[in-house]
Amino acid sequence: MDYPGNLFVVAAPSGAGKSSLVKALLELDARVQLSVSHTTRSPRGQEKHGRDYFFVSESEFDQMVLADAFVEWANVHKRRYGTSKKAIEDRIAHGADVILEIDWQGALQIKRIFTNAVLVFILPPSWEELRSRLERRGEDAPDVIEMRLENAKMELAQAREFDFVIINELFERALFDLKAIVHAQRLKYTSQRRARADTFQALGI
Ligand SMILES: Nc1ncnc2c1ncn2[C@@H]1O[C@H](COP(=O)(O)OP(=O)(O)OP(=O)(O)O)[C@@H](O)[C@H]1O
Ligand SMILES: Nc1nc2c(ncn2[C@@H]2O[C@H](COP(=O)(O)O)[C@@H](O)[C@H]2O)c(=O)[nH]1
Repeated sequence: MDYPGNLFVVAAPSGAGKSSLVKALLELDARVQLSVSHTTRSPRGQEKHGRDYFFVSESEFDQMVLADAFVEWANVHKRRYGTSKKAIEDRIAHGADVILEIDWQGALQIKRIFTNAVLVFILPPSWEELRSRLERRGEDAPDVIEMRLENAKMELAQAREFDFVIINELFERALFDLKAIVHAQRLKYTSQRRARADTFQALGI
C-alpha cells in the first residue's frame, strides 16, 4: 500500500534505548508522530494511559483482536502488545510520518502490509551494557530483567532482517543516525512521488 506519509518502525531488545532515541527524535522533528500501542502489561514508573500505552485488560485486548482492530500484535515478554489501525492509518493517509516502537515480530508484520515502511533495529554496544542499562533504569523487577535479557538473545538474531541497524553506544551519535534515516526516506519518497506525478501529467493519465 502506498500512502503520502512515511512509516518508521524502531525495534530493539529491552533496554537498548529505543524509547529514549524515539523520544529525542520526536522533540527535534515535529513532522514525526508516535504510534501509541495497546498492551496488557501494567504501567511502570511515570507511564500514563494514552501517552505511553493504552493499558488494557486481557479481555479488552481479546475484543480488539476479534474486531480486527490491530494492524499487528504479538506476545512479548509474556504480555500482549499491539498497534491499532487507528494509531497509524488515518495519519499516514493524511501525510504524517508515523513512528512505531515495537518488537521484531510486529516489525516484520508491518513490513508485509506496508512495504515502504522503514525498519530500524537498535543494538546495544555489549551484553554488559544492556544489563547495566536495565538495572540502572530500575523499573523492572530482577526476574523481569533476567527474562528480558534471555529474550534479547533471540531478538538480536533478527537484526539482519531490518533495513538499518544503529548501534546505540554514544546516544548523540545514534540519534544522528536515526535522524539521517528519517530525512533520507522523506527525500526518497518526495522525489519519487514528484517524478510519478510529472510522468502522469506528461502522459495525460
Ligand atoms: N546511549 C546510551 N548510553 C547510556 N544509557 C542509555 C543510552 N541510551 C539509553 N540509555 C538508558 O538506558 C535505559 C534504557 O533505555 P530505554 O528505556 O530507552 O530502552 P528501551 O529499548 O526503550 O527499553 P524497553 O523496550 O524496555 O522499553 C534508560 O535508563 C536510558 O536512559
Ligand atoms: N509487536 C509489538 N510490540 C510492541 C508494541 N508496543 C511495544 N512493543 C514492544 O514490547 C516490548 C516491551 O515493551 P515494554 O514497554 O514493556 O518495555 C518492546 O520490545 C516494545 O518495543 C506493539 O504495539 N506491538
